Amino acid sequence: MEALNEILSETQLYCPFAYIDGSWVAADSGAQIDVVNPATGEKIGDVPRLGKAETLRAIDAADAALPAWRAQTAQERADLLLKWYDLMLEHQEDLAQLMTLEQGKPLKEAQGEITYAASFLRWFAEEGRRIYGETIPAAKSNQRIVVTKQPVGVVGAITPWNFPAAMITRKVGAALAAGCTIVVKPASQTPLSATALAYLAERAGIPRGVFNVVPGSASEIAKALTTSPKVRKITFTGSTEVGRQLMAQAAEHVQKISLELGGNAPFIVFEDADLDAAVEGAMAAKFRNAGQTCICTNRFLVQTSIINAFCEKLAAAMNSELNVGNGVEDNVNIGPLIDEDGVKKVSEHVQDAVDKGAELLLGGHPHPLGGNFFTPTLIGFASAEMKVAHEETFGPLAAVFPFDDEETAIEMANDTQYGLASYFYSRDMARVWRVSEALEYGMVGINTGLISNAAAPFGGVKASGLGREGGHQGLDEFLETKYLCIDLG
Ligand SMILES: NC(=O)C1=CN([C@@H]2O[C@H](COP(=O)(O)OP(=O)(O)OC[C@H]3O[C@@H](n4cnc5c(N)ncnc54)[C@H](OP(=O)(O)O)[C@@H]3O)[C@@H](O)[C@H]2O)C=CC1
Ligand SMILES: O=C(O)[C@H](O)CS(=O)(=O)O
Repeated sequence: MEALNEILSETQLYCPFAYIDGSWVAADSGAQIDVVNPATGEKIGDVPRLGKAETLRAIDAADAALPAWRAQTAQERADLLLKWYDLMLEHQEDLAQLMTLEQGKPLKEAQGEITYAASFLRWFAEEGRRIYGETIPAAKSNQRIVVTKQPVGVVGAITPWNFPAAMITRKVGAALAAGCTIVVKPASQTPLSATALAYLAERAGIPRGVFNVVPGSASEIAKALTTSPKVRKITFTGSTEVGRQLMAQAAEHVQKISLELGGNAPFIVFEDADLDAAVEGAMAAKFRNAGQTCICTNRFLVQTSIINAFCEKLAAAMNSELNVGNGVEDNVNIGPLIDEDGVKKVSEHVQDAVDKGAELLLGGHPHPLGGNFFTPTLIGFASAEMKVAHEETFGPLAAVFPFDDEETAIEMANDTQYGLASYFYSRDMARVWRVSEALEYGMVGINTGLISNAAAPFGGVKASGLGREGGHQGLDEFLETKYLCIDLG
């Protein structure tokens, strides 16, 4: 295995440290977290394992940096975010290599994520210059009512491994544009993308203390963030289970909270759909990041009159288009799952479905490459009592559920605790409006399987979370509304 300094053209992008108050630091205890390549099991690097004491220092640094940062003009903050954006794109190849090595996604997807991640910095640089207030006609002639927006303050962020750069910039870009400062705890499996982002933020001139990265003990760091009165906002992306815990912890100091949690996306194909377009969308919505995104399709709901044709076309596309392997290899588009637990979960969902009557149409087992690789799998005649119907698979398993009519399809689609992303294909415009309005989800892809975009409000309802990221709504999560009542005497 080549060392990172032989792979990276900018070797300083490998930052095996935490970043607090503009300094690169080790853990007080000297403890470290090994970073392992999920494709090979080899160690590629390490970061310090920080705990409560270091996190409190990071919070203090963010608190100390807040007055000067919020006092900067929106334009000054935007200029720094745009410099950071430029540096991300300038170093896109290195950042993608780092991401593929620590997360496993194919290099082309990693390059795409860097573009996607950088787009949040540009989007919020521009949005930050349009934080408008308002005046309201007062009830008394000698009074004036003004509404202003101000930054929430110090933010605590915890991010997942599946989008190691985009889930950070989607939060940090908005927070900094709003005038907030932030402490980020990245996922322990993918910390190097986070520290590389901090290195580029420092190069861009983001002042010390504004953006801090604390890899380490999730529970200790989260407890420090949620029990500090200096932290006014918690933003989290990850599992619903952890999101519920953080929501409870944030209650002590009534911290604002945004939660981007799990999903169980339905992908409905009506008989009036363009079937070839639906299969193309299905491939995108299911197999992005080897199925490891919370907006990946978990259930294909297909009208019985076209289900055989859909399954045949989807199986053919899976066979001809999907190539499993190490993400650094050119022709690979399905990398490894993040770890053995990921493989176990997919295997469990497949076996459970087959035991309960599903038909195995393709794959159904770990890949011959072994390790964390899993064969893209298609099962037919899935039904509601199966685990895949109610749990998030987070892997390359396509489960097809039959339905007869629109009303049944909507009932099936909404029969989950989740409500993040949903998709459907139809060419009937009246049906498009009926189904869009009936689906209990934060996001609906209509005749498309790809919905991620910095300009759109990303987020869910029910157990998929609270709040939105991206769009102008994403900025509101880091702003407080202040009402001024002015008596002119
Ligand atoms: N809605 C969305 O936008 C997204 C949702 N997800 C969901 O997240 C799950 C997969 O991601 P995964 O990273 O495994 O999710 P986890 O919730 O396990 O981890 C997410 C982050 O939370 C941290 N964490 C773990 N336990 C705790 C705790 N007790 N207190 C505070 N923080 C904790 C992790 O740290 P550490 O790594 O150190 O354990 C990591 O940084 C799936 O359910 C997926 O759907 C994922 C991405 C986006
Ligand atoms: O932006 C996206 O596509 C999603 O955030 C992917 S995930 O990280 O939420 O799963």
